[in-house]
Amino acid sequence: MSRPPASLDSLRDEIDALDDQMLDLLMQRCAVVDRIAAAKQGGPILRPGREAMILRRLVGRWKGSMPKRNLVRIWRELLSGLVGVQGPFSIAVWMPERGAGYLEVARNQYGAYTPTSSHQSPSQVVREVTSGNATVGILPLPRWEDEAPWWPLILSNAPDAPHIVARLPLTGPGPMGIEALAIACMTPEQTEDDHSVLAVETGPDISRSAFTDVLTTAGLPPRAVWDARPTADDARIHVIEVRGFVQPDDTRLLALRGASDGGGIRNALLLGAYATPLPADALE
Ligand SMILES: O=C(O)C(=O)C[C@]1(C(=O)O)C=C[C@@H](O)C=C1
Repeated sequence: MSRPPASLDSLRDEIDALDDQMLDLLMQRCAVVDRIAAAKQGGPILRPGREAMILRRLVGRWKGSMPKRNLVRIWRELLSGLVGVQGPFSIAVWMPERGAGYLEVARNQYGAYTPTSSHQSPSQVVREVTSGNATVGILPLPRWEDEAPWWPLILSNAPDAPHIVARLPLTGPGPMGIEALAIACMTPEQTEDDHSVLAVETGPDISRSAFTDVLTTAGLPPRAVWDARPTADDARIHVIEVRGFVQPDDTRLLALRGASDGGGIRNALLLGAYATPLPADALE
């Protein structure tokens, strides 16, 4: 075999020096996270909103020849590793059958080495999170055709109840088209571009247009209605997605609860919020 030209050797020396510098910077970054962990004083180790903002900023800044998706993968592994050093961190993933794709989505977001358990039913995933066995649960987006929807299990006003905190993949639907929601026992965090998910209880017979009108008047026009189910006491709960960030005690939610529209709306709860995944053109 012929020896590589000298210029290649010198380029590789350059790479080695850069790798050393990058490693030194990574070690500095880890040390800052150690200080953040100490400053948190028991606050949540996982900050999904902060992570999304970091990634949006870096993707916007990136000019290298490596695709932006690879950059996101590198940082996802870094951020997940740095959640793990702050405290117990594990993931419960919905896996209806092998190869369903949710495990890959979970690992791409939360790292290859984060302890992960898989569960056949979505309700098991919710239970793992509610009981504290898992920090994050990975679940399918609610669909009208679901036989046993998981979202009724997270209907709660308690700040430390499970909430939707992320929509995955952050880089938009992957090759299998899989999208998932992440839940965790924490209040969702606002970023500069979010969507929120609400559970709105109505009487049994509200029309689609009356429902949309009342939500729009309250300042929460629905972007999508993901699901709606009758409840035991002659009501109906609708799961809607809205643009923007809704606080648990948001005045628009309070307005909705107090809406006098002829008995339409009975209650409205925040199921969670997520940073809007990066649009395809942001990743080009
Ligand atoms: O900012 C924090 O709260 C951190 O813990 C630091 C950090 C990071 O490495 O930048 C790590 C984990 C969090 O999910 C978000 C960000």
